Amino acid sequence: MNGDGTALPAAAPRDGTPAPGGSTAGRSTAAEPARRPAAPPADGEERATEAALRPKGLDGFIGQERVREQLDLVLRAARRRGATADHVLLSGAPGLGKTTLAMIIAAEMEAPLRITSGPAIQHTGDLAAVLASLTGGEILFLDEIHRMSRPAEEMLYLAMEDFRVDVVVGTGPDATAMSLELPPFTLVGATVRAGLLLPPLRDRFGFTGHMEFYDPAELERVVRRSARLLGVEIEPAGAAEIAGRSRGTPRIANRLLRRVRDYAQVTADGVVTREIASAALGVYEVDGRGLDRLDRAVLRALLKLFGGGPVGLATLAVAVGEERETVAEVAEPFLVREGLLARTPRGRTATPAAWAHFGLVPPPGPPPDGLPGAAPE
Ligand SMILES: Nc1ncnc2c1ncn2[C@@H]1O[C@H](COP(=O)(O)OP(=O)(O)OP(=O)(O)O)[C@@H](O)[C@H]1O
Repeated sequence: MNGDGTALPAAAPRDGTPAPGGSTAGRSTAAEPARRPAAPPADGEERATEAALRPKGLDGFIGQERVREQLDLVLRAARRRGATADHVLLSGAPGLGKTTLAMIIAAEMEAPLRITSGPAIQHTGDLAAVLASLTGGEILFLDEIHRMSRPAEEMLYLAMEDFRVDVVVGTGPDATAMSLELPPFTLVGATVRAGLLLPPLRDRFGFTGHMEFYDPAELERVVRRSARLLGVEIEPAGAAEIAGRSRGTPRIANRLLRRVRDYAQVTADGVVTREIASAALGVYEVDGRGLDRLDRAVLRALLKLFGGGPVGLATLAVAVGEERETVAEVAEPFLVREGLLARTPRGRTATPAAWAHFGLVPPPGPPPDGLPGAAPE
């Protein structure tokens, strides 16, 4: 029972991955919380391969030098003191390795790992159930922590700081407030941007690691490592070709590698050369810069239908037949990062690089508002 009278569901490890440390026996096969939709088959394959490809220790974790070095110090110091590590906040775009790092933290601390996510914690009871069942030293990974409900977030403050939760048992006149002592634990929170967290929560993390996009050389190492683990023969130029189209993201690099492997096995002798990688990614509509079909549709509409903009998000989304959120959250972040699209006060605008990417010439006249060289508003 809990403060808001809801049932107390248990946290479940994600994707059925056995928790490192080996001491979560009995938990690691529990089902995902019911609120999450079932993963489609392609996702299932991706999840299974992801689990197999995750580096198991900090040594095997490629790139993110600064976060790795700082985290290494935090963990080694905690181990030396024989204490649990400080709470850790990891921020960065999807697929950069936050879950992997949480698993590594558990492995390095030889502690069990519990995985849950903000969207699964909508009632204080959801969180109380998770916290009350933690064992001493356990690592609690809370993915998408910014999506927890506000009351749950407030409950978390107390748990992080004083290792205590206040719960209400019963309802109506029989309700009794109880304070539950918690064993010391380490919270590892993950979010796309630390700025999405309110300061009281952000300040309770002893260490914040910001994950950057990977450079092509690091992604090439990721691809070569994954190819080795998957038993795929790959030439260095083939790995470089995949890395260059992976949008700075290991998850995408691994996904493209699997598609290129399929192509190499079906159309050739299975060896991934530069030519095979390039031809395969052409089939899957991933261009030399990593733009996919949606990215290109957005840019093409912007250039060809709206003369490069500015145009509002809603109009642009209708033009490509997608939801506004899909355009804004899936396509635009990469296009902005690549310097192909600008979000200006008057709407979305194509940059000169976008015109050049399609071999088109921008219309004469000054650049639109918001781009370098534009007249001040
Ligand atoms: N530094 C790395 N070295 C090697 N592989 C990596 C690295 N970072 C991530 N990966 C691989 O990329 C995939 C995605 O990583 P992970 O699930 O940890 O990302 P994430 O940041 O938690 O994403 P999300 O926020 O979407 O859950 C995994 O298969 C993992 O093995």
